[in-house]
Amino acid sequence: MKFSRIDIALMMKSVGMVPVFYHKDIEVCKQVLKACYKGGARVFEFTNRGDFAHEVFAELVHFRNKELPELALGIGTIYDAPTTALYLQLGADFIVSPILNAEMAKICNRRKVSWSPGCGTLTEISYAEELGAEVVKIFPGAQVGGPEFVKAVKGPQPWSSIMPTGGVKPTEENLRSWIDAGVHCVGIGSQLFVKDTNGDFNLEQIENKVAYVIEMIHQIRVQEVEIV
Ligand SMILES: O=C(O)C(=O)C[C@H](O)[C@H](O)COP(=O)(O)O
Repeated sequence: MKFSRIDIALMMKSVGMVPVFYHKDIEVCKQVLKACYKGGARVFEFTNRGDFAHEVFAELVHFRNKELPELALGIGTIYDAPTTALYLQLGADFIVSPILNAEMAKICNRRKVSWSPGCGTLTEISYAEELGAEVVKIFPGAQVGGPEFVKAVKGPQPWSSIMPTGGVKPTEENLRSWIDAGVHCVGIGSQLFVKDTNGDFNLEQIENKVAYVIEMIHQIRVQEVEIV
């Protein structure tokens, strides 16, 4: 299944969270991907962090195609158009970036692929939308102003769909502050991927954490509707 840019935006919204992960070992990546899927994730961002990240990603796409066809698999930590092209060729469903780069927008628009650039000011968010971004990432989310920043942006720009990534915590209190501020979804990395004392990822705990975050976001949204 190929996901359109609108599918991606809707899936991000309906699930409410995107796990963000990198590991150089493909077997670890497969297990973590599966644990997140079992926990309810339907959009997953692998990050382009190591020298051979593209090789791991290519294998992960094959694994997803065979085992988890309903999961949208995208790539983050992309800084330029050539790297965007490489990952589109490998089958990325969407592109995420810590920065805003107009050349990346052009290539994603031409291929009608979802592109979420990292922004830190209203001017950047607004420019990203002009360039065709449906969901704009704020990065690093907690440090560029946190939920208060999102609330401030949504005042003059209620149409903006914002995904904070970086420093989002999988706790009720933190998730509530982001949801109340009006985010489209959240991206969560390090805090989801717990390890055992021997250094191995604890897949059961990862699955449970993902399920907890998704359920919590849904509950908070329902409560908001009831209050309104
Ligand atoms: O480079 C990107 O495209 C990113 O998304 C950056 C990071 O992977 C996230 O910021 C994770 O942040 P934590 O949840 O604080 O671990």
